[in-house]
Amino acid sequence: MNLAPASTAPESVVSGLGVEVKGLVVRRGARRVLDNLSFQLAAAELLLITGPAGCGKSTLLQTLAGVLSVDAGQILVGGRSAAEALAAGQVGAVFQRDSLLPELTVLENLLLPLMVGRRLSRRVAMIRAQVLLAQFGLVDIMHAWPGRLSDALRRRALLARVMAVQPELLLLDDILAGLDAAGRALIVRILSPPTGRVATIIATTSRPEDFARDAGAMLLLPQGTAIRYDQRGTDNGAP
Ligand SMILES: Nc1ncnc2c1ncn2[C@@H]1O[C@H](COP(=O)(O)OP(=O)(O)OP(=O)(O)O)[C@@H](O)[C@H]1O
Repeated sequence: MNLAPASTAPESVVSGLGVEVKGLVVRRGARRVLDNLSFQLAAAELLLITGPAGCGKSTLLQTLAGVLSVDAGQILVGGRSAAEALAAGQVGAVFQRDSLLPELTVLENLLLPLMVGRRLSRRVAMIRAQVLLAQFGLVDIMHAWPGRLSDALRRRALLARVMAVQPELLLLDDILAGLDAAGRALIVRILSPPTGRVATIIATTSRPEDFARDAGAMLLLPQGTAIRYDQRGTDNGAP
């Protein structure tokens, strides 16, 4: 197995994309789930989206990912539409029902997006996968089948898989759900490394307190309305 250091791999410098949402309206069935929502996010910032079940957190992430169309308003990701950013490979997402491929080991789950998605050779993909396994503390379980891992380890491996392709905007739907305190703390540390974040992150959570120290901004989506709060909890204005 090739254990060459990460510096031998061709790495592009990524620092995240700014996101701008203006007057966003998204209906699901008869309901206007997102109702004239506007916010801005700087590159490499972490935005937390929170609110009660059914308020539209996943809807917002799916819309930002470019997989759900908008009924009104505009989303700009690094100056492009959400769908263009997705097509350009700049957006990575982990949704609530996403899972590792059960018939592949953790290592193979990381190699797949690098070789198929990014078209890297197996040798280069292996180098990058080794770096990720070390960063995410997964070296000891790289040959394990996902079904044999704890939820916390599976979430870590899911994050490693999506971050393998170096998305500049990372969308995480309830990534801390079902984890114990140690698992949550670990994932928060991975998302806010001391060396600085290399992607813009928008994460939904029902436990904002786990992230709050690291979040640049928090967006509260009460039922039927959208209000932006900044870091200090100040109301920046309802639509
Ligand atoms: N495919 C769909 N078709 C119609 N309505 C939907 C669909 N998906 C979600 N909804 C409705 O849209 C609203 C927002 O759902 P969404 O999943 O975005 O909320 P959420 O805040 O992420 O909830 P949770 O915290 O439970 O995941 C809910 O009323 C939900 O029932």
